[in-house]
Amino acid sequence: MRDRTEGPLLRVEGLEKRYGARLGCGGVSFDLWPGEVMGIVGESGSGKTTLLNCLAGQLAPDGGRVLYDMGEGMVDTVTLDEPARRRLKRSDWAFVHQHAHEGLRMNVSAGGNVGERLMGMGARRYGAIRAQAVDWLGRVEIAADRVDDRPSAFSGGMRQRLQIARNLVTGPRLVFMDEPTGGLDVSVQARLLDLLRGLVREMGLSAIIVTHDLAVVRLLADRLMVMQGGRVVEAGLTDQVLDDPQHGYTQLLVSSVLQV
Ligand SMILES: Nc1ncnc2c1ncn2[C@@H]1O[C@H](COP(=O)(O)OP(=O)(O)OP(=O)(O)O)[C@@H](O)[C@H]1O
Repeated sequence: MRDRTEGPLLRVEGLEKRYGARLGCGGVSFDLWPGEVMGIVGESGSGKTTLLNCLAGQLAPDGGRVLYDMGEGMVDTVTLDEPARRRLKRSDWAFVHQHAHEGLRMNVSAGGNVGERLMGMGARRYGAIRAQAVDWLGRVEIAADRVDDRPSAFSGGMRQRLQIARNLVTGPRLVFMDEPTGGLDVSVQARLLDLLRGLVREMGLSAIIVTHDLAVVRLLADRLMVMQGGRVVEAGLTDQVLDDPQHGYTQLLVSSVLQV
């Protein structure tokens, strides 16, 4: 859980992204504390993905700052030079895509997919890399005898678990997730959520999770931001926001789920 004796891991100030005249996201400010999971919810087009991509350094914002604690104070990742940002993405940060194929190399074996992240961090000993890859496959419930199979031979749920292993093997501190359970069968989703929850807790990960599924945030997120039209309309502790929504839009979001 969060440790209030340290400072925030991430501090976002007045983040804004426009697509021409259209607002992608705007006026977004929040702190993320070590070990904390933040959920971002909202309907399609509300700006969740835009915000996540700006936070994760995938998209250049038009305004605002994304300060990250690199260990020696906060650094603005928006103005960070490209090599330093690349190092950050390879080591401290991870990004889990909704579509596993965007986060995996489909023509490389499962073991290779996991090992590649380790090699990116400087690991060179083949035996140790393979052993760690097999260990991580086990942690995401993929049998060791699948280590040489390519992800194209995996089911959707397995691919997503492999993507998670590839991302977490290097022990990142902050994980960005874009609809991590989107497009999977309900039973597969439940298992994946369970696994994610276990890993997040065990590793003390900080995470920012974008989803339109309130069940996902209910299970994973300590705190929640609700977006509408590119702006955060409500934010707070997950249970508080979902059990007692204050903003009309959040009330609608919560009640529309209850009707299903
Ligand atoms: N590349 C782009 N060019 C122009 N407008 C864009 C682009 N990407 C997003 N937008 C617009 O920015 C707004 C926010 O979109 P965004 O994709 O961030 O929302 P979202 O909440 O992630 O939606 P979804 O859940 O469907 O992915 C929308 O009005 C969208 O049309």
